[in-house]
Amino acid sequence: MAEEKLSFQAEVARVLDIVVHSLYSQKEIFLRELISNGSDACDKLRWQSITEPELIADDPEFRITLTPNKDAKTLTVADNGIGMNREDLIENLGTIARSGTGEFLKNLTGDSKKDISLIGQFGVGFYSAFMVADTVEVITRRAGDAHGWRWTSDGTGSFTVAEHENAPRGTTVTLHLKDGEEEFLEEFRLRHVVKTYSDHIAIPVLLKQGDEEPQTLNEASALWTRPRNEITDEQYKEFYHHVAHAFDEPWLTLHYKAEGAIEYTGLLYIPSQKPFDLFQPDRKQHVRLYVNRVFITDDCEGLVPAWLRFVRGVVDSPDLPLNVSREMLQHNPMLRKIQNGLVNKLLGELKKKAENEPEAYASFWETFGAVLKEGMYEDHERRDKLTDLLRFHTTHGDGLHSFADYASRMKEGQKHVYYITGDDRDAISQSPLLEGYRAKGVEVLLLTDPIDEFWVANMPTYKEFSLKSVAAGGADLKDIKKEESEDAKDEDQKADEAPKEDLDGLITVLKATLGERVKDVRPSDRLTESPVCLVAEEGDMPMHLERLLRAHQQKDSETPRVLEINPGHALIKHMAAKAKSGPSPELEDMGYLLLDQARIVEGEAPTDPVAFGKRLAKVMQLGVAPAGA
Ligand SMILES: Nc1ncnc2c1ncn2[C@@H]1O[C@H](COP(=O)(O)OP(=O)(O)OP(=O)(O)O)[C@@H](O)[C@H]1O
Repeated sequence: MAEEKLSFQAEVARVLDIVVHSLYSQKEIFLRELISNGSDACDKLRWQSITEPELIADDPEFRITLTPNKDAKTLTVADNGIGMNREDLIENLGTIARSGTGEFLKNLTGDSKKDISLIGQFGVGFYSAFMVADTVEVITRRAGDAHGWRWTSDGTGSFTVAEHENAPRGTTVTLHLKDGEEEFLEEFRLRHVVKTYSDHIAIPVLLKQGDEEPQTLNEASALWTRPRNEITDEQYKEFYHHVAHAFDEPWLTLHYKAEGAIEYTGLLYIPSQKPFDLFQPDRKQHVRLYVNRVFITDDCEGLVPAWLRFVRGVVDSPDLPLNVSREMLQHNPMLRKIQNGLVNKLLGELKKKAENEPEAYASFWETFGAVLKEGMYEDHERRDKLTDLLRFHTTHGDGLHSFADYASRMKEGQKHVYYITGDDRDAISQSPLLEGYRAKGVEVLLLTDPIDEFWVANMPTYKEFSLKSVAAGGADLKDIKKEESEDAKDEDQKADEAPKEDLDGLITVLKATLGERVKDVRPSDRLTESPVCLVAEEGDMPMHLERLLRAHQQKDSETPRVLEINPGHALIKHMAAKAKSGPSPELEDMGYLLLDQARIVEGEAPTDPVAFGKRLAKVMQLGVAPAGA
């Protein structure tokens, strides 16, 4: 087949450009990326060869070979792994099929410092070769295929693909080094880079120079199989970078061997930075599964639950069958046991961190708390353990607080754990809905992750206290005891409220005016400063949840809410006095404005923005008009 010239997908061209320009200070990572790809390719073939041994019969020893050629100024990275056919080549080295790429690109700022950390989360892979090479050639043959393929590109928008005679099994990547990158032809440099980044991948990395016998550069000992006391922090970190395709420091490294009903070794990491695809809808887990050092899959659904999908690393068990399909594996009861063990171990470690190193735990929480909370909704069995790990921002000052902290500060007579939900912490912490709670010194949890609406609805109680939204039903503040001095104030306030009959009159007018736009109008005991607020009737969908669903086009109608009015507010008192003479156009305008004001504070638009504008102008005009005008 003649050589074809194809264009990179637009996203690839952008990633290439960014990688080449912003990662240059760490350019040697290209070698780690290519070695990692070679190692993955060997892992894949090793697994496939269990059922199809003929695939590797002619060359059973997996390896990655680096060949520098000073005359040609090329560095070759060759593996004898699974290889690629024509479709694989075009798909893998011409597009970026990973979900979330578009999102990732949108987040890039053009400021290379910030972008480096984002790229680190994204994983640059193969394209990093263009940092040091002006042309890259890939010769590859898929195990079992008769024909090989040649791919070339200078990394500027297009690549070529052509059939290639006599390609060896696996993939050979030849980098035509740019001027000034000759250091990557030197033995000491290659040795150093391999030692630093790829010492403990399970496949040997060889250096082949001229006619000399190849030398092995790495330990090639599958790090997780070695005793913990023989492994340094640096080695753990290097291995994390390899398995996670990450650049950050691991926040937690957990290496242990489980023995008993099922035997397995886990080398697990929690990153310190959010991986770029953390909130992709597929919620894929990323721990790699090995059976006796044979890589099985990095996409094993039942291994780690979705709410721990930020965990990276390796699990290796001799107790799992080698020769089953990945799909069958997912239903294997042993796998379920491993999952149980992993989850318990991870939760145990998180608990220790939370108790002994609260500051470090807080940084974990800010990064992954929103994901861990999904477990509160999905894993009922573990809800109690997870409950102790939850942290919140609350109205009780800065920092993060646990349920136990909250409980220790509850007021006499308080029967609920109160919370408010919304998108933005600053906005909800100023919500009028909190006024009455603040006045009585009652703490309220400020919940701003979308998942919060779901788990709180699923968690009826913390100890004997039920969870209650401050935006739903009555405020239940009457039973909570105030500080002594506050009691007197309370009495004063009562005396200062609109008389009951006047208030009833106003409520009648407001109900008649607003009709079905509201579910009810009633006096509030939760407001101290604002004239009005909206709350959900007990049992109705929470207002913030409804907004979330509407934003995702999962709901189109709006549930009418209860308008609460503050009998102690001057505006309400004047309106109540005016209502004694029955309905009037001014009172009706004000009624609409009150509802719209409450909606705006909630983050909603006025019911009818044009009418809102007109009414507001009219009322403002009254305020500035000379007396008698
Ligand atoms: N040496 C190789 N042998 C076989 N397939 C390869 C090889 N190198 C790359 N590939 C294929 O190309 C794909 C893209 O590689 P690339 O390194 O860009 O990303 P990745 O390894 O999937 O992820 P990451 O960006 O996290 O490294 C790989 O997923 C793999 O399918």
